[in-house]
Amino acid sequence: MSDIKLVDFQGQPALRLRAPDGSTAIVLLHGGHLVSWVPLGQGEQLYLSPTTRYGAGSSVRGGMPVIFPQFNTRGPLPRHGLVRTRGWQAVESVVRGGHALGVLRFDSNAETLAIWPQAFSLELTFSLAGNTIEIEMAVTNTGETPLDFTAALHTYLRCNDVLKAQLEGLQTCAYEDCLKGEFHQQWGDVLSVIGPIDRIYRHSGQPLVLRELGRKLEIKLDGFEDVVVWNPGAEGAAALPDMPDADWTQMLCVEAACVREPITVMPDDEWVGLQTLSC
Ligand SMILES: O=P(O)(O)OC[C@H]1O[C@H](O)[C@H](O)[C@@H](O)[C@@H]1O
Repeated sequence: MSDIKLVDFQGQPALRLRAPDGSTAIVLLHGGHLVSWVPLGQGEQLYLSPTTRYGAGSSVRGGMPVIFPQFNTRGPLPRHGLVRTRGWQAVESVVRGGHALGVLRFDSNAETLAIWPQAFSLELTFSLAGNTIEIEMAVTNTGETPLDFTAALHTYLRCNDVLKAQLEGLQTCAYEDCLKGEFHQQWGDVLSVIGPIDRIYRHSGQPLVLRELGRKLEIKLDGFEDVVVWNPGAEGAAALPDMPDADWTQMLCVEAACVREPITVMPDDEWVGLQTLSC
């Protein structure tokens, strides 16, 4: 049975999903933005800035911003595209087969068409149970010309201390170092963060693991060809107005992305990407 229950989160309407086993997630209608995921018997897995702004026109710092149809400033559109700063619609919320499921949709409208003349429909499906959350992003071309886009699920993973964390699974992957404007290949299996990092990796297909003392979080991607790894470091965080200066040690963005080669979807066709987090 579909039964959409909206809650208030920081003054914003949000969909709260609760699986029968007690694991929960909260998704803001603003931006279709996942702001919390608490798996069964564990603590919060996402970083959310305590000083972030909420509401019309702003983008929430933390959680999982949805980036579409342009990654960062790689094109003429506003940074990170059109949908993280706009209202979405909750279209389904249901408990089925032990899972809590929530679906949010964003359709192109007069406002987006005025900036980007391409009709589209985006659907995000969140599926939650036990120690796992699956997030599916579906892009449908509802226009009459081919739709080219870049996109990301810009996931801010919570860290106890990023300086003591490591990310595994990127061994041999080619990457673009966006801070240096250089291209390299990752040799070791383990990536440690010691300061600012902004890299776009070509994903090898193998799962990634964020490991900290007493904690292991696995990230699986399907359909997303790239992985962006971002942390602003101390100076970068100090320059962000919506994040406490010291909080860069509390997060690491590991983003399911399609950046290096845009995706093309033909009219009436659909592209689907999936990100699965388990711990
Ligand atoms: O500050 P934002 O617009 O949310 O962007 C935050 C970050 O997003 C991505 O990770 C990019 O690779 C970074 O270059 C950017 O700084």
